[in-house]
Amino acid sequence: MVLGELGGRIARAIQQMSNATIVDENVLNECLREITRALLQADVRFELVRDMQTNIKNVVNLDRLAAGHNKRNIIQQAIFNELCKMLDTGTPSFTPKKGKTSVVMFVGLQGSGKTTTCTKYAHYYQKRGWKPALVCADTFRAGAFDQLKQNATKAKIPFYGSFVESDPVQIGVEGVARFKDENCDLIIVDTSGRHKQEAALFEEMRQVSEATNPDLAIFVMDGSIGQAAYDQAQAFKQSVAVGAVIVTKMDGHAKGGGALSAVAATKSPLIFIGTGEHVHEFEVFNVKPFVKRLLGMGGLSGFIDRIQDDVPMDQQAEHMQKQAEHMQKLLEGNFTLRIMYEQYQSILKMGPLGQVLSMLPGFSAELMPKDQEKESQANAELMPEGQEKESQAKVKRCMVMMDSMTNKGK
Ligand SMILES: Nc1nc2c(ncn2[C@@H]2O[C@H](COP(=O)(O)OP(=O)(O)OP(=O)(O)O)[C@@H](O)[C@H]2O)c(=O)[nH]1
Repeated sequence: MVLGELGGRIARAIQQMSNATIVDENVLNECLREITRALLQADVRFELVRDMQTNIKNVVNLDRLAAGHNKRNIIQQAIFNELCKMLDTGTPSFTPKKGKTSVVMFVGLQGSGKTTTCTKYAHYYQKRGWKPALVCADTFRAGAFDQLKQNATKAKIPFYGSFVESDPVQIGVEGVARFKDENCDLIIVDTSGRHKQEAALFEEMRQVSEATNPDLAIFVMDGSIGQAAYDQAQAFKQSVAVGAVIVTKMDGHAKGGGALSAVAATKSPLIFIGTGEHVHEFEVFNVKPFVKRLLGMGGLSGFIDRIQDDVPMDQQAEHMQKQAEHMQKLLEGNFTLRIMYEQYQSILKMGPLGQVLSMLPGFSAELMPKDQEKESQANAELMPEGQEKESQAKVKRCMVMMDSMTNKGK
């Protein structure tokens, strides 16, 4: 189940509850049951879902709500708050300061998207006036050096790495020292991918961290990894001081549950999400707007961020001025074909239309073109039959446990 589908199911459960003539215990339970099922099928850990259900039931006490209270709104708000709580650790991440050198180290499993994300992260800050630099301390994967060098060159970001040196600690130390001398204010160290069973590689990561002394270690996680996310994230956290999480491949078939689990395991905030292979397919993560978008109640912050990314800094003021003029003309009833053409062109520059639209209020996964929807269904059907049955059985077992808890509470 992809993330949009999870949001759609939760939104539908809330809608059904809202449509009920009378909102009573049965209607509330049915709504929570559907949300529980959707979250479990999206690979969210049982413990997190159980706590969420308990918290909502504690907040929404239908018997004690005086007449006149809008029960629907209270339930909706409680669900929204709990979804936010799952993604919000309450601890802000370290944020680099412009003009003051910060070292940020990227860690994660093989293929999670570290190298791609390092460049996206550097590009994001470069667009906002920072002077970033990239260090390739991944000596394990043969292509990592070329990949990061190519990405860095394309984005015009200074790069340090070595074809011949095999010690990532030495490369890390040299790269950080070089860019400190060059007054770069954001030095990003890419490391090799590793798995928690690979003790030697974990030790190597710890040494790179000790030697480069990063201000922030970011755990990069593939959004489609599912239940395994929790244990892996925890293992990384135990070896280096992970201070933030970036979840990649949220454009693909990410179920979303893994993201929630990584946040819970590292107790570190999710700061960005990767939404594609290209450098601009990267979004700042803000809990409330994200949950709103998930539920089809989009906000404008991601949209505005995207404008900042796609319009060069020196042209942003002019761009805003032009937008204001267009808006004025629209209000005066002078909206011409030329204005419409210019607006359309500027939206297209921001990437695929579906992605841009999904940032706007009122856009829901339900509006996704049918062929994309079919593609996501087709991919779900590609899951081996054995695995699918096993996953359904797991959800069923969790649902039975959850039901028995609900009945006990009655
Ligand atoms: N669709 C999509 N693909 C992504 C995203 N981020 C990374 N990728 C792709 O994922 C693959 C692996 O990315 P890398 O950046 O090489 O991963 P890595 O973690 O550095 O890999 P190792 O160094 O082997 O551990 C590449 O094909 C990337 O293009 C994303 O947000 N969306």
